[in-house]
Amino acid sequence: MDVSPYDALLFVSFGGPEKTEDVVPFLENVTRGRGIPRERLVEVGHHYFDRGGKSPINDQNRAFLAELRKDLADNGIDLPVYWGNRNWDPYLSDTVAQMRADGIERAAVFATSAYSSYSSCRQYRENLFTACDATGDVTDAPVLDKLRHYYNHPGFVAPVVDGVLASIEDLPEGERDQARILFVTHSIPTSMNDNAGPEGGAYVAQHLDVAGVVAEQVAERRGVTHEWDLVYCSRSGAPHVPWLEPDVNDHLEELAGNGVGAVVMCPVGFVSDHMEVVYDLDTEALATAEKLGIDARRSPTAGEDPRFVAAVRDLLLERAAAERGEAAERATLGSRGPSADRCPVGCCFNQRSQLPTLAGEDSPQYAG
Ligand SMILES: CC1=C(CCC(=O)O)c2cc3nc(cc4[nH]c(cc5[nH]c(cc1n2)c(C)c5CCC(=O)O)c(CCC(=O)O)c4C)C(CCC(=O)O)=C3C
Ligand SMILES: [Fe+2]
Repeated sequence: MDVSPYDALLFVSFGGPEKTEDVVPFLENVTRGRGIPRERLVEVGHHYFDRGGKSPINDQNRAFLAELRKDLADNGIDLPVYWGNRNWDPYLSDTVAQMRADGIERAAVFATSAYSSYSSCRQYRENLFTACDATGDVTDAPVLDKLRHYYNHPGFVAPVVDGVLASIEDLPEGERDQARILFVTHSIPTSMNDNAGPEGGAYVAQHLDVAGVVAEQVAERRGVTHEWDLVYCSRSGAPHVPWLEPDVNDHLEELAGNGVGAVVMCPVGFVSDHMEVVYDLDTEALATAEKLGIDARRSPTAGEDPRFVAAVRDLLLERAAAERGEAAERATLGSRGPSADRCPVGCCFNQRSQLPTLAGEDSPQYAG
């Protein structure tokens, strides 16, 4: 398998605390300069403290990495896989320092975030720049090519569909066919969605597109059409700043008022069952549903499903071929087609943070 021009794969994630003492410094890393109200931080701190200070995300990434290394080896790809986080150990800058020491020249970058927006894409690209800058000259750091968005890759969609089907089957028989599917993702400020992607609005548009695909496949497989909505969780920020709505809990109330008795919550905005999923959905939203008398299930994320792991290999091979100037097959579902390999200038722009980025058209690593 030809993976040239790459001599490494860099796996980038959010990071999370592993023990009680980590929680406050982790939250400081995440929220530095972002104007998050103190009450919100205390509240989110509790989600972690209540679970011994440990987020599930790092163990999920370790498990994914083990499967990914196995998948690559099984398919004859001999490529070192590095792991760096934006907000916790192993920190991205330490990982890039190691890559420099190992003589890595060019790496494909896979981020555990599938959609466009400042928080879910551009901020990752800022952090790539900072990590290269903090460890020497950006232009002699490994060239970092972020793999395209994969929310619409068949290997991401397939396990999500299976998960929704399994959750529907788990409902009492008399309720299954009426079950409403709530696709859930992280809320972001509406202004952040307005600037998401090259033309704006991409965060919501991508979610709506993939939700439609999942709903359609579920309907095909069951022979029953389920109504669905896109809803949001984990709202943060100051109360006067508008964020995407409806919140999943508010929406459950509205559905209960309309006589909806069964719901499947599909966390399509997330790639693993991390804290947003186990707290905001499994703890909070399921309790809301129970209080309202709605029978609810939360369907699994793609996690370490072998089809999702294989999607990373597919994206790597696709991009390697494209960078070699060969025709590359780009698997997608839905109506939006593949996102650009290199983010256009100004993609996911954020007024409040104008740090330099890598992996876009204007990356200093692509100059000349
Ligand atoms: C779009 C999006 C994703 C999905 C894409 C992706 O995965 O990247 C995501 C993922 C995650 N968010 C996470 C944790 C946190 N996010 C916060 C704050 C914020 N998230 C935002 C957006 C997103 N976040 C935004 C606009 C803020 C406001 C502050 C700011 O403008 O940056 C805060 C601070 C407290 C609070 O404000 O709630 C925490 C602790 C964890 C780790 C979970 C774990 O530990 O298992 C993960 C995977
Ligand atoms: Fe977040």
